[in-house]
Amino acid sequence: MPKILIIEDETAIRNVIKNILLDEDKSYEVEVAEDGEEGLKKIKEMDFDLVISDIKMPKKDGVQVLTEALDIHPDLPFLMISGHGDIETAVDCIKKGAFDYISKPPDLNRFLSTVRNAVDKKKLVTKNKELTSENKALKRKVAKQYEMVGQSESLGTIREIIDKVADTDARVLILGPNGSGKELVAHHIHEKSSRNRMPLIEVNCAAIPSELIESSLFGHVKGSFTGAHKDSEGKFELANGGTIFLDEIGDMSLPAQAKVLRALQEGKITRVGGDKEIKVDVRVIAATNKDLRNEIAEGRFREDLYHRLAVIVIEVPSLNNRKEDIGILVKHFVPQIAESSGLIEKEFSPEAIKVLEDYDWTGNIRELRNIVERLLILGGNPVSKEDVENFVKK
Ligand SMILES: Nc1ncnc2c1ncn2[C@@H]1O[C@H](COP(=O)(O)OP(=O)(O)OP(=O)(O)O)[C@@H](O)[C@H]1O
Repeated sequence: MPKILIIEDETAIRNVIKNILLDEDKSYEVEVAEDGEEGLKKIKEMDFDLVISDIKMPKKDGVQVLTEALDIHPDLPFLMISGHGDIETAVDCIKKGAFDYISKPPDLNRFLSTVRNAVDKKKLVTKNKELTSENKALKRKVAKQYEMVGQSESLGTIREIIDKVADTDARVLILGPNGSGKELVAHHIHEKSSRNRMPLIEVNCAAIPSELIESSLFGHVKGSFTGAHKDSEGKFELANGGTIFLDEIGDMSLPAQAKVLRALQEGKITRVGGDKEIKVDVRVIAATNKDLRNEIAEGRFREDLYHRLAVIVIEVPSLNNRKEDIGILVKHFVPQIAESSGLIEKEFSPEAIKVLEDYDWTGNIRELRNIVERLLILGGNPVSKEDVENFVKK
């Protein structure tokens, strides 16, 4: 319900404007003020979507009201009413931030359309602000989710490499066992790069059947195979300007590797069934838990592709090789899991942490996170050594 304030010292004009507005739209809620001082008081007390203000008025003139009001509500639209002789002042008001002005006597059509535009603009500005703050909150949440926690030396080295490579376009190959944090590293590289306004597109190469991988990566044109009902963009095109993360690259079939190699060599892709070459500007980060040297020796991975991908190699160590991070990781996961699963936060006793440090973490950090969740559900508060021994069977 748009709320409009009319500040006008002439009773007749004030009433005419009020009636015009109410006739135009029953949802308008109209307040009036007889002079600038009363108007400003109302602006301080209430939220308006539009102020329609005369310029020449007793006590405080329209210019003063505008200036003081915009100090408090910079987005509040002002529609100035100018009489003979103050057109220049009206123009000056626009420079000072007024939305528009109309001359007395107002032309009905122009007046109403200006009011509608001003109210719509206010709505858009408010919506935009809401979206911006929602977006910021979401970004904070996502950033929290992708926080990289740990004080081990190896993690320190990884952080240093990330800082050095992030803002280059160098391809990065991330190696490490399952659940050790390779995807997290890829996110950090993308987020710290100037490509971060564009998407990071993730492709799990192991999860896509080999007959679909080409169309998934490079797209297809309508009719190129059964089921291709319309033209479709592939992941490389979707990542244009941003980063593509080829996870589990060691599981990609040899024919698919050949196509990826061509895309990397030429910076161009062709959709399946198409003949047009499409230029793409994509930074490539790949990851695998496989020993690629061994895969090459066994003939399952192309050496030329390896060299294209492995400009920078980041090796993420297993959790067993950085057990000093376990306590910090547990502290980090407790509030995160409590919030997402609706559980209460619990402390872990130092003895409980000690037992966790003695375990063999074959599933790495992902496994630790699951165990923390299990202990938040099943353990006491604080989570004790016995809880760990009872609920974490190795
Ligand atoms: N240093 C860290 N700090 C906080 N959380 C981490 C850290 N490393 C990994 N994690 C978390 O552990 C889980 C597994 O990490 P991630 O998915 O990055 O591992 P991965 O090596 O890519 O696994 P996979 O090889 O199975 O794809 C995720 O929930 C991730 O957020």
